[in-house]
Amino acid sequence: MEYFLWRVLPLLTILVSFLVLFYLQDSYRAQLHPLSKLPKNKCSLLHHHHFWITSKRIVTPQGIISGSVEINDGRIISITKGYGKQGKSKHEEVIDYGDAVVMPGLIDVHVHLDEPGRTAWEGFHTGTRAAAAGGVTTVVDMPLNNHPTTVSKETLKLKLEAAENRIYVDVGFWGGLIPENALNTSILEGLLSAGVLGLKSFMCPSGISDFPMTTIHHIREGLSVLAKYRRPLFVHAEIQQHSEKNLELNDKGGPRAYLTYLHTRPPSWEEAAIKELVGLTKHTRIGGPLEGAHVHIAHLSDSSASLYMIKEAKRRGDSISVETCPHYLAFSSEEIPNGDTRFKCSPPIRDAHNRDKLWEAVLDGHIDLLSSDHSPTVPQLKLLEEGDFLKAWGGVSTLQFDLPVTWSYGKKHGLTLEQLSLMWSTKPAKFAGLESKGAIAVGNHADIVVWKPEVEFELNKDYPVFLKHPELSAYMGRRLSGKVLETFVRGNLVFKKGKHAPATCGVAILAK
Ligand SMILES: NC(=O)NC(NC(N)=O)C(=O)[O-]
Ligand SMILES: [Zn+2]
Ligand SMILES: [Zn+2]
Repeated sequence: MEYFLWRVLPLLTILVSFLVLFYLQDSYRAQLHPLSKLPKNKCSLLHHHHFWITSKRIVTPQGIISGSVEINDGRIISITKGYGKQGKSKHEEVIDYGDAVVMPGLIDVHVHLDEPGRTAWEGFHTGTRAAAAGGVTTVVDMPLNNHPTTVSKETLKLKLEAAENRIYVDVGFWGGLIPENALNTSILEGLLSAGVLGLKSFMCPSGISDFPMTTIHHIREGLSVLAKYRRPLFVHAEIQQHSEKNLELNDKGGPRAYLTYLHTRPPSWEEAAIKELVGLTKHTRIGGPLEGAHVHIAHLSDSSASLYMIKEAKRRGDSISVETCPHYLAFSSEEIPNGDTRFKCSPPIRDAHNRDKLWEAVLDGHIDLLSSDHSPTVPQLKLLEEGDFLKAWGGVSTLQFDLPVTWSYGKKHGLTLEQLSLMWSTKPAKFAGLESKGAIAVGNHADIVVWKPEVEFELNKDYPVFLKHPELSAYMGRRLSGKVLETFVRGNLVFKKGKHAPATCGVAILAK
């Protein structure tokens, strides 16, 4: 008995306290990341929590350096200059990437994952698998094309349930601003309090019946609520214009001619919307009635009058930003084949002159950021066989190719790696309010893409595409440069050499 009291009991007590501590620590973690209830380590192809990455080309906010990045428990804890010169103890791993580029993972703030309700179109699983394979470490999901649309805290809950344990990268959510909730601010406040990063609205029909368009009056109501939360409004800025000229042109080449479609959505649609929006954003200036609100123009296609109005508004101090998408930078209307509806989107892809002016605006910083507007559907609705541009679903499928497409077309225009990472990571993180993301910097999440800009490949049917409908992507058949080797999400190696980790460890990002 004495032996038990003095020898065994103390040991037992120590053992039990260890077990209790271990359990507590685990449940604390589970609270932090509600979507990460998963078998430990399986979401990373690497067994280390503490490791170094070394490379001759690391893109940091201070420029491209040759050096090492130290990662511990998902965060970047140090950055040292000098390739291969990290302070490592013998139990820790150093991954040597040589001259491959180490860059912050891409943040794609405009993605339609279409779940719940339209998983035949895409879904969280395939969409985020494709993102991981493309070096995209965070996506922000749109509130429409999923069913029901994300326009209340209850419908946001459905999104979160659908995403649980099924996302390979981190996912944030936009809420929808529609007439119904714009006129009932308690619904909007509920949605914002539940954690959407901001709101999205359409100034023309969205093509989805439970996502009706908003007028400038609804938008003003929305902005006054958003101002309190200091979160942005994302706007599909086109207002339908009726003109005789457009109707006439429609008939010329028939519905299989791309120009027929192009003429139905002239730049005047974008101009009209942006004109109304800048009439409101003047109130977002310091001291104005909408101070704290911010307007972000989705997928700008028109590089003339629309862009000019945005530049002027910024110059005057309005809180406004603008994005464009890879398809407006890669393609031009002249080259779109008859009947090839993979290129149909709204606003439409315009001529080569317009595209070159968009590139200028990207390079001189007048366009703030890039996003894919990945908006897939099912082949039946894309009408590839009929090739009817007027009836086909509008939307280009891009997500997995954000990086190689921007790089392949951008390098011809003089795009640098620093600009690429500014437009695809740093600026999107700031816009969406993702504080620990968007740059390789001490304290940030270790969200990293490792890639080789010089490696070329052909996007043919042998290429591993993880999107649900690879054949719908307008990039299939193209030769691209920029091969993604590996992708880290918060220090987890989620993709390597064409393979994904066996489990998912993406988390839902909710605004507080
Ligand atoms: N309902 C949609 O997804 N529409 C999208 N369609 C495009 N861009 O053609 C969009 O973002 O406007
Ligand atoms: Zn849109
Ligand atoms: Zn969209």
